[in-house]
Amino acid sequence: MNSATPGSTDTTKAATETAADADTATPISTRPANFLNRRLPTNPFQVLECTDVHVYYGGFQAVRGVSMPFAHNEITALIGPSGCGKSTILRSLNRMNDLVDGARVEGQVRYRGQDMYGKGVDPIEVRRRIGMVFQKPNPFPKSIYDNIAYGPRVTGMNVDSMDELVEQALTRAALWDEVKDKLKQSAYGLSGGQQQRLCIARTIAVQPDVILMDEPCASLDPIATMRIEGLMTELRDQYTIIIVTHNMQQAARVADRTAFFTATVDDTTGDRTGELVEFDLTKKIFENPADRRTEDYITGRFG
Ligand SMILES: Nc1ncnc2c1ncn2[C@@H]1O[C@H](COP(=O)(O)OP(=O)(O)OP(=O)(O)O)[C@@H](O)[C@H]1O
Repeated sequence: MNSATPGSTDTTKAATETAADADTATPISTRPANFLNRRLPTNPFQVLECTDVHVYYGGFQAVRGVSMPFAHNEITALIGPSGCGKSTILRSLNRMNDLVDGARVEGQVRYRGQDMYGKGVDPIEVRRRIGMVFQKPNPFPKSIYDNIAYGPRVTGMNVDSMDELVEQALTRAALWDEVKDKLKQSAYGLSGGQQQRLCIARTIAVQPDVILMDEPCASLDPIATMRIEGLMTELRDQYTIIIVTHNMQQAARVADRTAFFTATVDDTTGDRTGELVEFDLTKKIFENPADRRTEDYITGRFG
């Protein structure tokens, strides 16, 4: 693999060049449009790619043999029944599993062509480039302003005007108008939906490339959920978004492509191990899935 860490000048240059070559990259699948008739490039650039990824927690195999790409400027949804390894795979996409005791990832995860788990790769830089928004909004016990400014400060980002950066991040997360007059107040004073948009703004503030979202609307009411979904579709133009959701309607509403996972019992170990059943355009997954298990899940016959 390239010896440069993500974030080094070489890698950034390579990334830019690779992105410019997006139209010549390997196609994920041929498709003229998505479920919502959004026009998409025929040959999307694959920002991330899993190849035969297996994840273990100690001796327990949580996920087996996942291979799939994640396209640039698209939303990819990971769906499937509880315990099939959606969050585990999501966390392997920015080395968040490194923080879990006993967790081990085998196989390859490539980010812009580079082995993310390769020697010399800095996991902190990986997580800056590939940010994560969690199920429960988790603002820091700080002011709204400091929640946004924290990441750029600790990562030593070269910032001309922190005030401008804070405003931009909050604007992109569709929160600025609601908080601009109370930036110095505690983030805990915001509603759950506002807190989640603050967490998205906080993620954006360190200028990521990819945003991972682990059931970001699970603790929100329907109105806050609609705002976050609207926000996702706006952010897609600038970022690559990967979302884990239990809500199939949500996947159908926002995702360009969808991956369906399930868990099967290993006859030898007795473990319930997650695996990827099918990955395709969201429209295809919902209207004409190739695998019976996908169809059963989509139609509510199982899971
Ligand atoms: N930190 C951990 N330590 C040990 N086992 C874990 C850990 N996290 C997840 N697991 C196990 O790995 C398997 C996959 O869990 P994971 O949370 O990835 O599934 P999921 O599909 O996201 O589930 P859900 O939809 O319920 O959130 C489960 O059997 C779970 O118990």
